[in-house]
Amino acid sequence: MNTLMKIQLFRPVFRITLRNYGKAERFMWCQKEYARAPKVVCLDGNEIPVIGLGTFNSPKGQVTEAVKVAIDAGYRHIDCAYVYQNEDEVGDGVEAKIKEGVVKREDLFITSKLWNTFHRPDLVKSALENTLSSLKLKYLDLYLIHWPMGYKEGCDLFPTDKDGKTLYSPVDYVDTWKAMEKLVQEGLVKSIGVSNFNRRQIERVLEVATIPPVTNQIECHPYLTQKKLIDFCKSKDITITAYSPLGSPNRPWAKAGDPVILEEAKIKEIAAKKKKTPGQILIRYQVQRANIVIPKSVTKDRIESNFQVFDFELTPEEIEIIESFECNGRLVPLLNQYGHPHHPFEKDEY
Ligand SMILES: NC(=O)C1=CN([C@@H]2O[C@H](COP(=O)(O)OP(=O)(O)OC[C@H]3O[C@@H](n4cnc5c(N)ncnc54)[C@H](OP(=O)(O)O)[C@@H]3O)[C@@H](O)[C@H]2O)C=CC1
Ligand SMILES: O=C1CO[C@H](CO)[C@@H](O)[C@@H]1O
Repeated sequence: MNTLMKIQLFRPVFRITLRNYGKAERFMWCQKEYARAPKVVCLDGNEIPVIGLGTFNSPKGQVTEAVKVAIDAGYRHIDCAYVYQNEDEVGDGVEAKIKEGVVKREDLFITSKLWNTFHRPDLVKSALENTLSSLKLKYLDLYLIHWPMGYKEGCDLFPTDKDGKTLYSPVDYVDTWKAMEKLVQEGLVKSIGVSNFNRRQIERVLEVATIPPVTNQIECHPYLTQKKLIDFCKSKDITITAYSPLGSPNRPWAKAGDPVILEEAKIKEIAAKKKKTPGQILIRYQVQRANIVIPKSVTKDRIESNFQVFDFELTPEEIEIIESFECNGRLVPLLNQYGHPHHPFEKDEY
């Protein structure tokens, strides 16, 4: 029997069961009057709000306020990771809004990610417990394996040898996956998923999984539209969470002269025609593909405007222009980890 993908909207409470994303897209386009903050309902029944706030590179001194602004603006989904080293401060923002009575814990969808140095099955639970303690939460809504590649266990987040080469762990991510499943069984996380996994790696996880991943969080923007991987994930009822949807313009490893999707003239033209910002165009593009999308900002007006993408739609012609930027342009390639047996991008096409 085909499993079904469902979309639910915040208000009015309204549920629809859909057989495919194509219908989901059409549904989301036409429900203008209350298309404010849709949620994707996953295979395991949990609902993921379509837009989440990214927190990578969000400075400790700014991210608490960013989280508070986001919750006030209507965000109910925050994307975190141990490796971002700011989960304490993200947790402060969440805690403040719960204390103020603006939201209840159960209204929020909080994701975090298991870092590569904790892949060994006996380390998975304590890694999660550290994250929970920083975020000041009793459970996560979603916990992801951040990368399929394990790094040498220890205190260093990026362990290297004397020549600067990353030190690997021999752990196989399918064994990590079995440890992730236990976290669901223990009630510490509601859903589990993967990030940066390629098709073959997902197939291997599905072979052993009692609980299949609900999402694959992957880099996705017009330079890297990820059509093949997305089609594959959809065929397995795995949702897509699009990271770096704005092209991560301030990523620490960006080089002078790298193309900037937010600055592309054709994107700016579409934005001007729609009376929207280029950021809103890029976020709406993901929403119309029925992808979950997690733009990062610590700037109040951007946090707010990035969420205002449910009152317009992109035409098929505009989508075609946006997709004409496809150039397999990966911005988070982890080139210095080539040679790792589980590197997702080195050998496999997708
Ligand atoms: N699973 C994984 O391996 C990865 C996951 N992620 C997740 O995805 C999130 C988003 O990706 P990220 O790489 O941060 O990049 P994004 O594509 O979200 O871009 C964020 C950057 O764009 C700026 N910005 C935000 N909104 C606008 C706007 N409307 N107009 C112009 N500039 C804007 C931000 O600046 P400012 O903050 O100053 O406003 C920031 O510098 C991450 O924060 C993280 O949570 C990201 C990378 C890898
Ligand atoms: O989420 C991410 C952001 O940056 C990290 C590096 O510091 C990446 O490894 C990771 O994918």
